[in-house]
Amino acid sequence: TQTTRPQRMLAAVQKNATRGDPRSVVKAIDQFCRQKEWAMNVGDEKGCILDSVVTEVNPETVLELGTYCGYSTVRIASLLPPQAKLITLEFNPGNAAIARQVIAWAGLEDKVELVEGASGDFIPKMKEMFGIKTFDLVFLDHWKDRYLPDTKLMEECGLLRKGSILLADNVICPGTPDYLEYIRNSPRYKSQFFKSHLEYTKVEDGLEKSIFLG
Ligand SMILES: O=C(NCCNC(=O)c1cc(-c2ccc(F)cc2)cc(O)c1O)c1cc(O)ncn1
Ligand SMILES: [Mg+2]
Repeated sequence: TQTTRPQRMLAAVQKNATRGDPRSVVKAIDQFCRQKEWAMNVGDEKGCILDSVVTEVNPETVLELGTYCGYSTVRIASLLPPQAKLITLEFNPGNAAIARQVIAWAGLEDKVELVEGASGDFIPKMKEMFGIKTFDLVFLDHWKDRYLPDTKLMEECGLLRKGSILLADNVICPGTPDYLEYIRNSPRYKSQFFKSHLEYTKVEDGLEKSIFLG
């Protein structure tokens, strides 16, 4: 029977990456996506911007919306301080199953809590489920039409504090026009655009970094 692309990506990680070495897992996925099959990981170019934001924020609590196969989960978790926690939400059970194995191969399972389900259902439960007060960093990389409603939901649930950072992938391609319009015009955020390219291509894309002002 036919394997899925995430399953083929995991096989490439298990074949080419060293257990417990997050950078080798990232490299193996990027090689797979460049040489074999395109996949919607944030990729190496935007990944470097992600790394620099994570390093700058040095967050204790991170929320990732849209795990996919765990590529950005591994990039982020590998840069976190010892007691920090990353909660990542994935809707698609098949993707979640692969992501768990990719995260485990990187040896980062102790820093990561992968939750299967819809972001809209879980965001209101974050406090009671994980004892999270607020998130220092949120990486938005799930359904593009969920960026805005979920940001408003995080505001309403008190999950953002003065200085919380939102980093959004794909604000140009596929694009998140309603989110950009809101976040760039809201007096409650200060935003900055990082021009880049769609993963593994020359197509224009970028990341939007926004600071919640409270
Ligand atoms: O998270 C869920 N899907 C992946 C979201 N991510 C994307 O859609 C995504 C797409 C692209 C992309 C860009 C150009 C192109 F031609 C095709 C795809 C790139 C990216 O970097 C993404 O991140 C999801 C699934 C589901 O069933 N229910 C709830 N959420
Ligand atoms: Mg993306």
